[in-house]
Amino acid sequence: MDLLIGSGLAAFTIYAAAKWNKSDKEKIQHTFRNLNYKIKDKEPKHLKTHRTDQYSLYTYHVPYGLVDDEKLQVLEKVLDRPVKVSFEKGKLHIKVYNKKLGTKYAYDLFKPKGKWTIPIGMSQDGLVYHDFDLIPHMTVAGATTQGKTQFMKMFVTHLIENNPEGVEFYILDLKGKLAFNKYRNLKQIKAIAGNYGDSAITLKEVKKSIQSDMDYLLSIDAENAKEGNVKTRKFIIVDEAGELQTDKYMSDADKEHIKECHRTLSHIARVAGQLRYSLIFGTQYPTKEILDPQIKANSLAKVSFRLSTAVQSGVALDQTGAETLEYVGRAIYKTIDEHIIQTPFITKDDIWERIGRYEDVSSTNETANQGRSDTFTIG
Ligand SMILES: Nc1ncnc2c1ncn2[C@@H]1O[C@H](COP(=O)(O)OP(=O)(O)OP(=O)(O)O)[C@@H](O)[C@H]1O
Repeated sequence: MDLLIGSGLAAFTIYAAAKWNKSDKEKIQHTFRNLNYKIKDKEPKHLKTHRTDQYSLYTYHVPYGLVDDEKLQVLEKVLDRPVKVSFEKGKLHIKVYNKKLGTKYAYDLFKPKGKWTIPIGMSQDGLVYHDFDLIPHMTVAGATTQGKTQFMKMFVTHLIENNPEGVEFYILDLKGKLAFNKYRNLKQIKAIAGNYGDSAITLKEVKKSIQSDMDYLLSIDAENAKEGNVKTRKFIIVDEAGELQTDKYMSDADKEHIKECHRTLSHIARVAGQLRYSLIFGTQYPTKEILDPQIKANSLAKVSFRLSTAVQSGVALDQTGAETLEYVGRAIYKTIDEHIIQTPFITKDDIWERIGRYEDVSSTNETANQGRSDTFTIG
């Protein structure tokens, strides 16, 4: 009943404020009153307003015991603009942005920044980047067609373009190799596996390489890849981890391959970040079974595009919100901080203009790959 009255009041507040020709400051104060956001008769008191080209920041004194509250999220609808509510140093801050975040930002807006840094997207507060040297592993969730694969292609392109001699990719493209097939002849792509057997072989090679890097670092008394001056970073990308599930119709061999894949992916997440290996774990079905707890615990960067339910959002991000994202390419990027972003948009043509020159024409498919000494053969 309380909930019904609460939601009725919130709806009324939004309706009344939309009809009402008052300043944002007045609308906020009335919203406090209508939502009963106060202690006894003490309401938050406006302290100051700071305006920039992008936003107005309203700061309030609040009575002791009152902190930011989820119900203040209605302000976004009341003011019909993006709003960020925070509570810092005993004060309530309400940031009202002048404009809504756009639905498309071209990739070339994002200038390169360092070898292992990729653009993540445009937020209300400007460009957001991710540095794999600071946080090596990332999970990427999102329902189909919400922009997950194009995001992965964008950052593969960025890393190749900006560090062509130092980056390597090992891709488990478990939707039948369709998404990354065109990338197979790029010299930085060391393997693309499209089935369970190939995936297990690919990961076995990665595991061997981790062991040999560890042995090397031990031999020179270095604690990590940075100290040991290791120049290469290896990215292991799983596009559709949901496919790495066993079922009763599978052959025993496939079941064993899948188990092996899980063991190695978990190993990479636990031990290889400091050795300059990055696991990018993508799925459209973030459930507890698919998002392995070890991988989740070690992936301190989480990106989520729109998901079907709040429960999935909880698994992907440890919070709700991904289920309400409204646009393709819109995502929540969460590390210690959290940003709502529009991921960079890049066309296929642009991708190939930027990295097509790295195609090794002598190897046009896996068979031809056998001739490449730096690539192990799968399939
Ligand atoms: N950052 C973006 N900004 C604007 N539009 C985008 C963006 N990313 C993707 N799109 C649009 O959405 C379409 C679907 O994107 P994409 O193929 O990456 O979806 P997906 O979530 O990876 O799907 P799947 O999981 O099935 O592979 C693209 O063809 C493109 O038109």
